[in-house]
Amino acid sequence: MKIGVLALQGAVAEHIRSINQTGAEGVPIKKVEQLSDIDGLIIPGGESTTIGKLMRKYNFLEPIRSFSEQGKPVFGTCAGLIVLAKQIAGGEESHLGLMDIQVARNAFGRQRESFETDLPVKGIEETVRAVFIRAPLILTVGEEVEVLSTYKDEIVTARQGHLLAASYHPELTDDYRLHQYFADMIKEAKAAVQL
Ligand SMILES: NC(=O)CC[C@H](N)C(=O)O
Repeated sequence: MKIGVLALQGAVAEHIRSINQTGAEGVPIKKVEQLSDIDGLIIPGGESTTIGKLMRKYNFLEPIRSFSEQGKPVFGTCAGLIVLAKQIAGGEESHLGLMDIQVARNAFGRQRESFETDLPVKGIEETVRAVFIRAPLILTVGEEVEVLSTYKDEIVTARQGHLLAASYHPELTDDYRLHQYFADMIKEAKAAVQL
């Protein structure tokens, strides 16, 4: 199984390392053509405006939308979650607009710009080590979205079918169980296509 990491800007190498821990192969995605070689895609953390600009410049928006339309899983972490969202609070233009969530950027305030915590995530045994860096929050979710975890009553992990989003950086720790969860989503998606 090959899992791509969109390699325009942000924490790419760390995601590749975590993917490789699951037994899948992590592939940095720099060109649109590479999308046809992978089974799932991670959009990493970084700066969502920069990632969005580069996605437009290199014409990634439509190809990733059609990748997702084929039922192939997409996972956005931190800035990647913002890139996936249908709505960004404050009226900023959305990017991929795939996932039915409304997000707020840099939502944890100055004093809490970055912090780590042990987070319970539905579907994963024991807590997941989560690193938050100028993290976004999910303000509202659509009917088809399942909330997988909250931190202080705010939504920080969510899933909509084959789409997964996390406010934090799961790739900056040795804990690769969220990557394993995503790899399992890909296995399910592949099995469904073969039926
Ligand atoms: N660590 C991150 O990915 C930060 C996200 C960034 N603050 C943004 O709004 O895009």
